[in-house]
Amino acid sequence: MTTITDLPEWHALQAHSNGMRNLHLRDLFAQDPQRFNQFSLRIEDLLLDYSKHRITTETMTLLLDLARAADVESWRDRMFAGEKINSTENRAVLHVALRNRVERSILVDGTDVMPEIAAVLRKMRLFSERVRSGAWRGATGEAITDVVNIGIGGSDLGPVMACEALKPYQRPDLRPHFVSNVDAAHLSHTLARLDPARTLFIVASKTFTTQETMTNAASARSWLTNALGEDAVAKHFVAVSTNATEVARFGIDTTNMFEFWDWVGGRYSLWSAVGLPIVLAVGFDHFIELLGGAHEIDEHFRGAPLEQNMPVIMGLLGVWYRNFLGASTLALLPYDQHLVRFAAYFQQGDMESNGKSVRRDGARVDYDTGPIIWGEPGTNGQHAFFQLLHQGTELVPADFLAAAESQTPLADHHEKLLANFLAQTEALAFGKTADEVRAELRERGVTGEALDALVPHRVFEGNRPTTSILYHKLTPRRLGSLIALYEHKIFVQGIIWGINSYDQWGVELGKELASRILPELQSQETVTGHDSSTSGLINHIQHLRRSTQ
Ligand SMILES: O=P(O)(O)OC[C@H]1O[C@](O)(CO)[C@@H](O)[C@@H]1O
Repeated sequence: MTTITDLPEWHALQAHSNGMRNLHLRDLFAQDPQRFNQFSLRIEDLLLDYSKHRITTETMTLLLDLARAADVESWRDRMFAGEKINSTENRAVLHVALRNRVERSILVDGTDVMPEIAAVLRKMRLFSERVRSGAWRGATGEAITDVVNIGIGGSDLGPVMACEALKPYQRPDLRPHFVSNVDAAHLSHTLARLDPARTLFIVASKTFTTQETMTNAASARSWLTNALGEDAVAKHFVAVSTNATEVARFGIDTTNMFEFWDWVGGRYSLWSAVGLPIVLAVGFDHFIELLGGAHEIDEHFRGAPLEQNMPVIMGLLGVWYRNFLGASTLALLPYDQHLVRFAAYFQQGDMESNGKSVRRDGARVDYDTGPIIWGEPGTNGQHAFFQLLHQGTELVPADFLAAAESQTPLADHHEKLLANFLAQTEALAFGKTADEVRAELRERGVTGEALDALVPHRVFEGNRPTTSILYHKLTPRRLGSLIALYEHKIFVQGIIWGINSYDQWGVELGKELASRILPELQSQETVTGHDSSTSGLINHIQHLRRSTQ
């Protein structure tokens, strides 16, 4: 079976990368005053500047050749057409259908999914209008002031991230909360501040079997019924799931269930009923704008030629660093406090999608796949880990995201934020040479041995690659576009690496072992059935618990 590394396009990139390793961004910019224009793309106010990357026109040509050789375009079309490209689960991959804002049918097994999507959206609208207007009353007749979403992974991170991002669109009298960790601290601290009579729970779980979510949901249910009685559940619990049977078994009336479908991957589900907390927090119209922004990128991804296709370019740059220049991580650095959970969201989005070492055909890959995704908002990161980005030994490509205008303007905060974003990308690219350091130190009166000793420590090699993603304001629409950009970037990379980006078997083993270990922790018996470390840890936990009784 041919693998991507057998292709002449791959070999051409390998040969090319040898010549590129020593080329410095300083030289690339000096040679070409048009570099910014050449290596940037725009969609309305959204700008992708990829000129500060270690690339030439030849690099991009070779990367685009690789994308063509990997059939990125035909795979993309297969995804949009509802083909079951998630082969190990025999499922279509249709988060794009959830935000399909034009009259276009999308078929799964010969049935158009658009009417079902419209029906659930209608249900979300009606429900959210009732809650937001105060027409929906709790068991004691009070209006809802607090919404607690109980979910984990894809049933948590998207709504968490989007609610943070869209805080300026929220009302102070209807507050979203999120409980995900099975650690009781998460639920207890959240509920401690809430009044059961004015609290609505959304239990969000695609499968409705996830241990953490079902445990938190059961404890939340007890908290509510202890205060208001069993009958209160109908007015205070709704579910978001694909599994009506389990929802009913839990005791939630399925008329209070918002459905989604197996062709929506958990980490791609914020566009579905999983987005209900977003709708409640910012209103249905803003949610529709979020979908609209994503749809705009979907249309761009489907239609733009590869060389002008933002997610394609982003995906290819990732492949360039991962497979040809040896980078193992990608930092997501929003200079936008509203995107405080953006990196966490795409840790799941990217790492659960492309953290695979087996190709679609079952063969092991002989090349690197998904990078480690991490990051924090600027400027906080500057005072924490940027030292390593500037002077460490690791090559860390980084994406900087920033809004030209703040949603929360205050004095000159935003100019300072932007000045830091621009300064960091400039410093990372161009650095500071030994000559420049010498001149600077001399000017400050440092000379002789003291100067020589300091110079190497104060040199910035530069040549550290960054992408800048700039937009006017972080509106619901722009947030939708940003998320969709990264989703399609992940798709492009998955296709090039020949892996299935839409399953997640790697999370199963831990779940299985946890269910075996749970009864062992609950019993008093000495445990011997594991390796000596795991058995030793279990027994030591038991010992510690006994000794503090
Ligand atoms: O929505 P569910 O079924 O509770 O699953 C939650 C999360 O768990 C995972 O299956 C991983 O364990 C994710 O893919 C998913 O987003």
